[in-house]
Amino acid sequence: MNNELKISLDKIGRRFNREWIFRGVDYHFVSGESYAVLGPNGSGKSTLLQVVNGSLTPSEGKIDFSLNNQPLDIEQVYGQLSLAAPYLEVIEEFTLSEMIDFHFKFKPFLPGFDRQLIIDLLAMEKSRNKAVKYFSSGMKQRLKLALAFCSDTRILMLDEPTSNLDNQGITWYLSLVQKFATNRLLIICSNQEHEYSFCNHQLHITDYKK
Ligand SMILES: Nc1ncnc2c1ncn2[C@@H]1O[C@H](COP(=O)(O)OP(=O)(O)OP(=O)(O)O)[C@@H](O)[C@H]1O
Repeated sequence: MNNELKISLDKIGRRFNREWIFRGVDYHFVSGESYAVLGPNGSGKSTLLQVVNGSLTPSEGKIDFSLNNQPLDIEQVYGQLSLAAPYLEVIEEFTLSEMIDFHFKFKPFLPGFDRQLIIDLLAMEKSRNKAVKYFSSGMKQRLKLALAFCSDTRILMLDEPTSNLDNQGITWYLSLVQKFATNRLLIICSNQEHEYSFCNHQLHITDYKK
């Protein structure tokens, strides 16, 4: 397959102080596939995601990234990665327009997209000049999702993607998945089935507790 991006975990483990959160994770994530990382609250889903996206180092084991079987280094991976997560902050002082412009200084837009199309996708025309600090929690979540989905990256990582979203927001999230997640490598940390039921692989953190 052309442009196959692969993330290979080789006996990955992570601990905080003396507590192992998970150990012995041997797994491959491949572009074009969608993965649900599952487990109860506090089981280590976010920790695994942060290890996979390079924001935490593994305490043991090795993680490799490759494109068409050629190794990629972590700087190249960052340019290919979008993340929406509860612990990812938006810049509260910025207006919506400024936040979009700031984000897309670092990541390219999906082909055909621009600031206005993202505002339209969010249905937030009236809030374009409103500071993000005045957004509701659901509006902030929608913004994080739109920024991640509409960046032209091969890897899309979502942690609890529908937190703070109402039913309409959940439907909107599912439409983003349909429109913008195909052919990418999608990893979703969740314990709510509606967020991940379409994923074709499941990784259960509880399988890696030792
Ligand atoms: N920086 C840290 N220092 C110490 N312990 C931590 C740290 N980050 C996470 N932990 C612990 O690691 C465990 C796993 O946490 P994590 O947030 O990965 O779980 P989770 O499955 O994503 O949970 P949730 O479903 O509630 O979001 C928890 O026991 C947590 O307290």
